[in-house]
Amino acid sequence: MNLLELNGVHVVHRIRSRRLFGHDNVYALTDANLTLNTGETVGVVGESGCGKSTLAKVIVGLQKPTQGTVEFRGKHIGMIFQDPSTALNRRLPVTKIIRDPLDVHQEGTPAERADRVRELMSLVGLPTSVADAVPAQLSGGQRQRVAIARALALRPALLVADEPTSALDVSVRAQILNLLADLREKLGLAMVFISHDIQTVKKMSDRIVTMYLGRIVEQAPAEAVPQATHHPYMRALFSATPSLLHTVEPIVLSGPVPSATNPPSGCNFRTRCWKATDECAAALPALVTAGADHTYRCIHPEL
Ligand SMILES: Nc1ncnc2c1ncn2[C@@H]1O[C@H](COP(=O)(O)OP(=O)(O)OP(=O)(O)O)[C@@H](O)[C@H]1O
Repeated sequence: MNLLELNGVHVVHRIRSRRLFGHDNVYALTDANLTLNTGETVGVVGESGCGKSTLAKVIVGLQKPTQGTVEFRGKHIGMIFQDPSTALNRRLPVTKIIRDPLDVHQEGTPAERADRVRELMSLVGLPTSVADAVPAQLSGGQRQRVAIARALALRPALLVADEPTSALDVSVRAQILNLLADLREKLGLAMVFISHDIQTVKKMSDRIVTMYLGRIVEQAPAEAVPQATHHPYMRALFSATPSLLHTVEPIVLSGPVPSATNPPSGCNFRTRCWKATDECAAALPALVTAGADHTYRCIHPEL
C-alpha cells in the first residue's frame, strides 16, 4: 500500500479576465498522478509557475483539487515553506512555535508537551539558549530549524518541503539539507522535496518528477537523471545546470513559457520543443513506461 496516492488531480483557478467581462481559467495542475511509499523521497523540479507549489498544497490539504483524489494513509503530514521569516509567528518564542501543533491536537499532558519540545529542539540542532527567543533574534538557518521542529512535532510520516533552502544564505543551505537527510533516516520519513536547484533535488531524492505548465511530463529514478531520461524538457532542464554543463550538451529553449490560462493543445511543451511535429499538437501523448518507477509522455523521446 502506498503512503500517498494522487489520482487524476486537477487544480483550476478562476480569475477575473483582462477583458472587460468574464473569467479565465488558470490550469495550475492538470491530471497529476503520483504515488509515494513509506520512507521514499520524491523530488519535484520545473520552471517557476509550473505547478510545484500547487502540488505541495494539494498534498498537505491547503488546496482543494478541482477534480481527482488525494489519499494519505498516514496520520500527519508536516510542511516546511520557503521562507521561515514569514512562515513563523513573529511574536512567539521558539518553544511556543514548536509547541503549537501539540497544543492544537492536545497531545499528552502539558509536561509531556514541554518534554517533546525540548526533544524536538535537540533533534533539529537548536541550542536550549534560544528557547525564549523570537524569530527576529535568530539566524535564517535557526529559523528554518524551528520550522522543521514544528513540522515534526506530531510525528508525521510525510514531510513536504517547498523550496526549503532557497531563502537561506548559501553558507547554511548545506547544513539544512544535511539535517533534512539525517532526520529522514532517523525518523523513516517520506518526503516531497521541491526545489529549483536540480542538483540538490538529485542528491536528496529517490525519484524525480518533472513538471511543465501544470503537467507531470516525466517521473524517473534519481540515478537515471539526466542521462537516461526521455522527455526533451527534462533533458533541457538538466542541461542548463551549471555543474552538469561539461557532461551534457546544453539545450537552449526558445521562447517564453506559454500562459497557464491558455496552454497549448496536445503536448503542452511542443511550442518550445526542438523536436515538435504536427502530431504533437493533435493529442496528449500516451504515458510510456520506460522501466521501474520511470514514465514519460512524449512521442519523440530522447533515447
Ligand atoms: N490562487 C491562485 N489564483 C490564480 N492563479 C494561481 C493561484 N495560485 C497559483 N496560480 C497559478 O498557477 C500556476 C502554478 O503556480 P505554482 O505556484 O504552483 O507554481 P510553482 O511551480 O510553484 O512556481 P514557483 O517556483 O514560482 O513557486 C501559475 O501559473 C500561477 O500563476
